[in-house]
Amino acid sequence: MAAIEIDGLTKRFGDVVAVDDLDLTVEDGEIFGFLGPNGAGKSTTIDTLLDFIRPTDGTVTVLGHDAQRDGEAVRRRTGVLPDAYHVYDRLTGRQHLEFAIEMKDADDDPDDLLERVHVADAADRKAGGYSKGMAQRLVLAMALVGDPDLLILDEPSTGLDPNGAREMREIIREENARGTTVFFSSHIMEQVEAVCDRVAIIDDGRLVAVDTIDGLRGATESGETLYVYTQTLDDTVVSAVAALEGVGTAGIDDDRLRVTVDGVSKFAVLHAIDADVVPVQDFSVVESSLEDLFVRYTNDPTDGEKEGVEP
Ligand SMILES: Nc1ncnc2c1ncn2[C@@H]1O[C@H](COP(=O)(O)OP(=O)(O)OP(=O)(O)O)[C@@H](O)[C@H]1O
Repeated sequence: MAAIEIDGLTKRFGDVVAVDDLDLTVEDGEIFGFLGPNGAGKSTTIDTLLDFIRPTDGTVTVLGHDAQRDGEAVRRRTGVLPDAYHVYDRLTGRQHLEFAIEMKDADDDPDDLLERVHVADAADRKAGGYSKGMAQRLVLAMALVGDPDLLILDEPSTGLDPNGAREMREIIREENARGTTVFFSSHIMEQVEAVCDRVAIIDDGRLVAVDTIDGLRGATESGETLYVYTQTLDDTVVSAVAALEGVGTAGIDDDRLRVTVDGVSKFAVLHAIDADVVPVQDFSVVESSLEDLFVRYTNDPTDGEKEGVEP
């Protein structure tokens, strides 16, 4: 049974289509990354999983329960680390957990949970003195109360320093190894790269890709991006270059032509641009990062309105 099954999900807020006919399956036991730029529809999708908002159309099944008919069953078996969370400055870490355990009528050991999120040393300190990473991990521990089958993490690495983000990834892996499915949203490719089995990329409410990271990389390019300085550069040039044999994608980036190459040598492509499209003045070759890949998927070069992805 899939952990999450989304079929034809659409959500409109007035004229705004936040989610547009989304189909997505997350298998039991996966660490699944849900990626998209700001405003792509991630939070809206997560809110429908938990029945915090109702779909305009489509169905959502979570852990075998229809999320809209049986939201309470979904929420009982799901732990959530929300995008915006709150800790009580005057309560200790352990008191936070005692409270969460009581609220859920569960019988977890607070110290065991604090251990699992690497906050055991600070169990008796007031949360007001915790670092951002510690406070977030404390909230994660509260989400782990009751041994959920699914963990939903909304932008869990935002605002963390590299050490904090790495610690978060370790904990996510450890919880996954205990059998918990993890659904992890982020607008930063790099953060899901190290930890996710598969990722979905959404943009403007629509699914634009779903695959393993390697699959995403392999499907689009050889791993290198060419930046070409040309005598003139406009949409006509971009279209002509995009149509050349061996060109994966072409676009304008910082007054340069950005080209990804598939299956032929980059020099063959450079030669074809120079001979058939526009004189080449200079070029550079850059190893594509996954961030590039993400930008490419979510930033259609023919769409003049969008200027890229906020970091
Ligand atoms: N309650 C609402 N009323 C009107 N529009 C909304 C509402 N909630 C979301 N939207 C719009 O729906 C779109 C998707 O928003 P959503 O918050 O789901 O994106 P997101 O991918 O989570 O973005 P972020 O990374 O910034 O959190 C945006 O255009 C947003 O302005």
